[in-house]
Amino acid sequence: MFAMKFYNLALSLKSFLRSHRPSLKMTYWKRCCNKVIRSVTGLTGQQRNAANACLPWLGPGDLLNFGVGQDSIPQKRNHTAVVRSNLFRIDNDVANCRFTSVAEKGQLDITSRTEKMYYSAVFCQRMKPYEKSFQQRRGYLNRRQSYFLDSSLTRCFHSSSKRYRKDRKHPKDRPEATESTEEATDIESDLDSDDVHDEDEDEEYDSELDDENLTDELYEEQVTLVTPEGGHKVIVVQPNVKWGAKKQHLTTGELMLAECVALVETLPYWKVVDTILMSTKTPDKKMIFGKGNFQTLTEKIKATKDVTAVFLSVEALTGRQQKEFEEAWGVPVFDRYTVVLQIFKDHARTKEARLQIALAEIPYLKMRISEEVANLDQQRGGMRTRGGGGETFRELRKRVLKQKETAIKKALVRLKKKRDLLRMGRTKKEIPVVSVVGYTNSGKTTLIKALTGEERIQPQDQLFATLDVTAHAGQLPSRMTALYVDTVGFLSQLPHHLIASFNATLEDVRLSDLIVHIRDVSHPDTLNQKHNVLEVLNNLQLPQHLLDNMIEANNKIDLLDGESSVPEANDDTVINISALQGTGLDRLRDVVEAKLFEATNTVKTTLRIPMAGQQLSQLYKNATVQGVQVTEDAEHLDVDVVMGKAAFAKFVHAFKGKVRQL
Ligand SMILES: Nc1nc2c(ncn2[C@@H]2O[C@H](COP(=O)(O)OP(=O)(O)OP(=O)(O)O)[C@@H](O)[C@H]2O)c(=O)[nH]1
Ligand SMILES: [Mg+2]
Repeated sequence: MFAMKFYNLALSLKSFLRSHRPSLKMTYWKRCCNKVIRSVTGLTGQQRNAANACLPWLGPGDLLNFGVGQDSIPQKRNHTAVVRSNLFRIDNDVANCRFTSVAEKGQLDITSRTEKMYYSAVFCQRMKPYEKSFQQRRGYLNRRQSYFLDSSLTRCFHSSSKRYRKDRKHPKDRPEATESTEEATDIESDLDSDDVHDEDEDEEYDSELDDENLTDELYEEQVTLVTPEGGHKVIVVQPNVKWGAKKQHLTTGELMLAECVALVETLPYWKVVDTILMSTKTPDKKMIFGKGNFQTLTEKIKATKDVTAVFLSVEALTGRQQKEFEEAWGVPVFDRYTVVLQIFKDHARTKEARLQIALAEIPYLKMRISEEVANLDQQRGGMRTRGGGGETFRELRKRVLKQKETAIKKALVRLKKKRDLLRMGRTKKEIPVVSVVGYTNSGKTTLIKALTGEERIQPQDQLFATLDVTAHAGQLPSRMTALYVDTVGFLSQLPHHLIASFNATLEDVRLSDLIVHIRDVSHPDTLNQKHNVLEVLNNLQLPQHLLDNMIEANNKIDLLDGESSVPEANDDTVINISALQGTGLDRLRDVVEAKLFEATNTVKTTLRIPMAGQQLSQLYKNATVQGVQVTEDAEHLDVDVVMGKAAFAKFVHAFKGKVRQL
């Protein structure tokens, strides 16, 4: 009787807590859970990682199951009888976050004697611990483990947050009395309906994409570089290929090293304590350097005081490579991909940029997954070994990543639709679009600020200051308006998919009428930078006419000493400018306008029309009228106009004999 009362009380409490789930931002929620996981003593590193990996799917009231692999448990006397499942419930009381063990009598206490055990997997479930007997639960999990995991992890993007939100939205529609039955059928309906109602879910899910929380969930940080208190003190290692096919001809090891230093220093609280340029003939081999050089490198790193990390300047390390380097050097090792991704994360402001970054992480995570969880798979879950079957943890994580990828892409498509609408609006109004592209820190934002006079734009002496593609209106010499699009800068030696994930925003470049490639000609590595930008632009599959018409703006000429170092310019495609000081901008505007006219089939001309008649009103309707003068005979008007070629031809045809082009 007492137990029954207690049980009902617990249920109402639970339902109350659920319906009042704090509207936490995911990051805060994760931080709290992280705290909890750290506070559970006796967890192995692997187990902690696995628990962390599951955080996005956990909510108050959920159970965390540390499945124990029986076959991997050391066969010690008191370990053999271990019950294979340890359930932990996450408390709703986030402020005093802790996991409450709901382990039943006879189960091993996870906090005390589990150090030697290996945990194969962690997953959350929505199962009431006291509703069914332990045996039943276990049987249930065995039978449908894979499906169960499937449905519970699918919620990561579909129902987890949605369900909670639903609960919050309609607390009254869900009488507490029915909570228990509803809960009991919850899993069943999850299992049975997830597939059937996929489309419904998608629709519902779609409608939620604007939700800030969901963006947070999709953006949840996965490749995070934890900065220790007081910041990272980094040694930068640049492999230097001096001979062979891999040698970079347009740059030098020293210049590449300097760029790495700039990258590291872009991150707040990161400092470079030493730089090492190390020769290698085999940059593609597993250990990147030859044995002797590797040994020297290791000695140097170990001899440097207070080092907390090494930045090894290669595109991307495999998990195994990273592990081996870390073991040899005793500190975390980062590659270009991770460092740039971290900079992106620090600088991204808009939802779209954040989603794109989350998308950029996925291939990297996929690459790492096999190695990371191979061990967990080997140890296998206890339930699995007792006939549960189903997928391995690796497969599971892969699938979850795939689902996440799809969800992000969907979210991006929705954002792209909005972008398309804006673009259509611009096209309707016939506003020409000029994309400003270039290597990072070359002065794109400064140029746009100078051309548009927009005060809000803030250029910064920083790599990847701009991550959100924005458009700004500026006037051309003919007083026509053009939109200048500020874009994400390029960088050499970045994995393709990192740039590709910005494809949605680079779409604006693809669909623009003209590209201005801005170069920092004061930079010692300017040639290599140009080469890189052109290579990426070529890979973006831009229409040929855009590439042919591209204007090259040699920026920062004010920093060059002496006339002789100023690069050669021509009137048509290469223009020397200083965006900061305004030098050469009038010329640039003229060329931009001429090219835009060409690209958009526009004519700029003067027409003589009769003073009396509808011609002037027609011109105001169909063209940009720039000036009107009365002729000497006081019977005609000379009108300066800018208009589309088609509209021009139509106008001339309609008023044949009455208008004359001067
Ligand atoms: N001396 C000089 N400095 C310039 C010129 N143009 C830009 N800069 C400086 O270069 C730095 C980078 O300028 P940004 O306009 O932010 O460069 P960006 O290409 O937009 O850089 P990201 O957005 O980070 O890729 C800033 O400190 C600018 O003040 C120039 O013509 N002369
Ligand atoms: Mg910028």
